[in-house]
Amino acid sequence: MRLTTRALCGAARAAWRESFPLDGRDVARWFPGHMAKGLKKMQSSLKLVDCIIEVHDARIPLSGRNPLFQETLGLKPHLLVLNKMDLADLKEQQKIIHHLEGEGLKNVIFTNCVKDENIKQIIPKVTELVGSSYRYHRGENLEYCIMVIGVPNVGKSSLINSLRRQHLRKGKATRVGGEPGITRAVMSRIQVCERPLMFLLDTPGVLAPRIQSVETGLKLALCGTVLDHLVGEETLADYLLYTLNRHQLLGYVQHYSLGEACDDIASVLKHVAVKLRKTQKVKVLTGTGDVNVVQPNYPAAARDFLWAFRSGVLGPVMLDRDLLQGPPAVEP
Ligand SMILES: Nc1nc2c(ncn2[C@@H]2O[C@H](COP(=O)(O)OP(=O)(O)OP(=O)(O)O)[C@@H](O)[C@H]2O)c(=O)[nH]1
Repeated sequence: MRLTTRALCGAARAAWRESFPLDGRDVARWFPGHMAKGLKKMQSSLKLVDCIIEVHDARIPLSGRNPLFQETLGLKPHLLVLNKMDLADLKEQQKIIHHLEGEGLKNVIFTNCVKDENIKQIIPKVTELVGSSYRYHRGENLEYCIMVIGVPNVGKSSLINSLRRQHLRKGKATRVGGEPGITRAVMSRIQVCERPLMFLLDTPGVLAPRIQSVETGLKLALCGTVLDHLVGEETLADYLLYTLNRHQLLGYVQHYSLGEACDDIASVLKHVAVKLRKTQKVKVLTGTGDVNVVQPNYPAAARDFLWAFRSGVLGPVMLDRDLLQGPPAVEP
């Protein structure tokens, strides 16, 4: 029997949390300062670059971008690619575009690099942007050199591979991975198109040195831009549960056969662990000595919950939904 959303919300709704408490100092720990080095390297390669493609996660179109990109690389033509559109709830796409325009971001393309969706729009857009700008170092040289930037794990390398598949019928040129930090250094040029002759520079993901708020930090972590253990799998799973309930995205109830929605992460993870047979033996000290007790493996259950969310099994999500309700930001 399929349960309706109304039935699933049921009694649990009254108990749903209004906020997610976390100390701002915790967030500062998740984002290491070494990333400034990557940004410096990018700046030094900038002379060779005609245009910048900034890749960001379509589930957080209005938050989590690195403001240093704008400050340090901002003089070049800029295209914002909002990737992982297959995982994002884009019912309010026009509103998103309107908000981004308010911030001065007029060139935006939504993509899915796994299925190569909308990838063919990118090169014509780049040539249009470069054509209307002054290529002072290129003269009559007809090749294009584009730098791909973004916070970690948003799909920069996947975009390059996808462009190569679409325009050159060639496979992977750059490593892709499910964890942040796969691309380590500003790399050599990778050809992505023959006509026009276009090369892309892949770069390591660079987070902002100071994240705007705890909530932005948690959204970035949920999207996989920070290694999970830095936040703590169970904390992150709890924020996921809090978000899904607030957005009434209750696919997890059916996915884990929970019966009804619940806002208590310990109960949810216990259920997940038992369902998936993820248990562990723990030694407990009793009056008669140590006894082995079988307990739910909470970290393993949390990892499964996060995996289900990130792979799209729990349905598409718009993590910036609250920000879309306010007025668009005004261009600085
Ligand atoms: N669902 C989905 N997954 C994607 C998409 N694009 C990339 N991915 C996945 O996201 C993960 C990260 O992709 P990468 O291309 O390595 O990301 P990156 O930005 O180069 O990562 P860093 O090198 O760590 O900065 C991989 O598991 C990809 O398969 C997409 O459009 N949709």
